[in-house]
Amino acid sequence: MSNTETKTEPSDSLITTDVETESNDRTAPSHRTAVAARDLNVYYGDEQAIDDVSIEIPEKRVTALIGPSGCGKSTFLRCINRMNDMIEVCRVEGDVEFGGKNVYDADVDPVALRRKIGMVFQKPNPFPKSIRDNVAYGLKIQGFDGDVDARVEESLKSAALWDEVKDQLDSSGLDLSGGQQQRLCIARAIAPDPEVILMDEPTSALDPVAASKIEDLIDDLAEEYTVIIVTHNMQQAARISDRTAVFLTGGRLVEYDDTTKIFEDPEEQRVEDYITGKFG
Ligand SMILES: Nc1ncnc2c1ncn2[C@@H]1O[C@H](COP(=O)(O)OP(=O)(O)OP(=O)(O)O)[C@@H](O)[C@H]1O
Repeated sequence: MSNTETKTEPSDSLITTDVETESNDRTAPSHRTAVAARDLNVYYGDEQAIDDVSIEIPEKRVTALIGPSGCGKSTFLRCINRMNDMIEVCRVEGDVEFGGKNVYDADVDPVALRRKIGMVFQKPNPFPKSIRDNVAYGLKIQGFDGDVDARVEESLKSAALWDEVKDQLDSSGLDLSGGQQQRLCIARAIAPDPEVILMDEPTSALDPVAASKIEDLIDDLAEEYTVIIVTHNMQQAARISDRTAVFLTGGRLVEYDDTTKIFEDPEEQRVEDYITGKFG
C-alpha cells in the first residue's frame, strides 16, 4: 500500500514488548458502517456465549476482535455470515445488519450472504482440487458467466499469490506450503467479490514469515474490503487493525475503540489488565 506511515511513540503503549501501533493511510474516519450488531445474544443450549452485544463495524477498515479463550469471539464472527446456522444447538437473538438488512430475516439466503461475507479459517483448508479450481469454486456455484480465468488471476493477485503459482494453476492446492495455502483460501474468499472478509485466527497455524505475509496482505485487502479478524495475538491486533473490540468472559463486549486508544489508553481497567497480560 502506498502510504506515509506515522509510528506512534511506543513508550506509553501498554504493550511494552516489540509492539508499535501504527496509523496508516486509513486514518480518515469511515463514516459508513459495513456490519452492525444490535442487542445480540447467542446461546448454545442453555449456555450464553454472547451477552447483549451492540457494535458498528466500519467499512474498508480492519477491525480486530480480541479477548481470552472462550469469550465468544469466534461465535460473534460466525453470527455475521450465519455460519452458526450449522450448529444445531445455537440460538441467536437480536439483529446483525448488513446492507441495510438483518441477516437473520427469513428472506435472507445464507448461501448468497456468504458470498458477500466470505470467511477464512484458522487452518488453511483448500479443497483437494487444482489451484485454479479452488479459486473458481465459488464462481461456479454462483453461476458466474464472466471470464473465470481472468477472475482467478485477479483474485490470486489480490491475495499476493499469483507470482508464485501462475505457472502451476493445474497443480493441487494441497501441494502448496501452509502460508501459500492460506493465501489460496483468501483468493477463494475474494473471487465471488465479497464486501466483508471474516478471518478467524488466520495466521495462528503459520510460521512467522508466512504470518507476516498474511498481515501485509490484510493491510492491502482493507483498501477494498471490510476485514474483521479474530486474533489471540495482541501484537498482531495492534499492528494491523484500525479498530479493536475487546470481549471478556461471558461474551460481553467491554470496550471498542480505535486500536491506538485501546492499546495505549483504554477506558476499562479490565481491558488494561487483559492487554498487559495480567489475566487471560
Ligand atoms: N459448537 C458449540 N457448541 C456448544 N458450545 C460452544 C460451541 N462453540 C462454542 N461454544 C461455547 O461458547 C463459548 C464461546 O466460544 P467461542 O469459541 O466463540 O470463544 P472464543 O473467544 O472464540 O474462544 P477461543 O479464543 O478459545 O477460540 C465457549 O464457552 C464455548 O465452549
